[in-house]
Amino acid sequence: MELVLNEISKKFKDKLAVNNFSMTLTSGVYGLLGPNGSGKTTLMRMIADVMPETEGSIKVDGVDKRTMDGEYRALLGYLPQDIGFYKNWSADKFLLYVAALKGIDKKEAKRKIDDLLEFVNLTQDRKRKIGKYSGGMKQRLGIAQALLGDPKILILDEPTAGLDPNERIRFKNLLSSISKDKIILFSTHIASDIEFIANHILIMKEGQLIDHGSVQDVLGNAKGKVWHCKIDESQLFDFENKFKVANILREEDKVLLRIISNEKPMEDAQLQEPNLEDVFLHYFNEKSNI
Ligand SMILES: Nc1ncnc2c1ncn2[C@@H]1O[C@H](COP(=O)(O)OP(=O)(O)OP(=O)(O)O)[C@@H](O)[C@H]1O
Repeated sequence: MELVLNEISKKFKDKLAVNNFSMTLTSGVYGLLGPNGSGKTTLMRMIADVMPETEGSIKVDGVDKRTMDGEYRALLGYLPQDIGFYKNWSADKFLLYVAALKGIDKKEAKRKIDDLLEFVNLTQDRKRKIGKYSGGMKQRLGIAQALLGDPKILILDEPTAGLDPNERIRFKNLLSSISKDKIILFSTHIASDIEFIANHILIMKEGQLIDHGSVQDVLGNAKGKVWHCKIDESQLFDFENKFKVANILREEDKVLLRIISNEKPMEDAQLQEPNLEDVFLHYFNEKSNI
């Protein structure tokens, strides 16, 4: 399947939240990386068909979603950033409700819900009130509801928010195991999540797609720009003012800086292999929120 985003834009009064975004997605896990306010949620809401685009088109295998009606929705699973749960409902009741909204037959839904709860590791807690769930459990329930109906396009807005390291690993494995014949697009402002989970990276800044490719491709763009510099403590202030400093490590009487710079910052600076944190800093002049 091919999902084509063709020059899509979204304007809120005079704010251009998404600006002429084009991309072709085929099966795999796509990580959408950008700082707060870069337009990730707006883009995902248009793909999830909960918000119309101001300009451009979204096509599945050449067919415009506007002409597909319910057929497009049937292809979709969507986890919004601020999914609302009824606190007094159990996971079971919630998933049955979502299944009914998606028009899934009740018997089929029950079978599917059993599988999904097992898949997201919530079988033991299926009868508990959602209000008593941890953040990670709610997130996994959110993913389960998005997967109901076996969608071919899965849109997950900040699915790793509030997950602890173990839950992150489980989430990564979960996505890898279902990504074979699906297009999965998830957003985050945490660079390490992307490096860990996605096979394709889309970098968004001020509504625009500014870079995309495999992790290696994107890392390649910061190659030759990441340096280690050993300086005296007294030079730290100057260096912090002059350069983008990704990391500061104090070593006995010296300070080791990781610097992102097109030019060699000092005579004996050592070139380093870039990581995605460096790329984030290179593009956004700020660190990603780990
Ligand atoms: N309904 C709206 N009305 C007006 N402006 C909006 C609306 N929704 C989003 N915006 C603006 O559009 C820009 C992009 O917002 P968006 O929520 O898409 O970014 P984001 O990258 O998802 O950020 P975050 O990570 O904080 O969710 C922001 O400047 C935001 O204030």
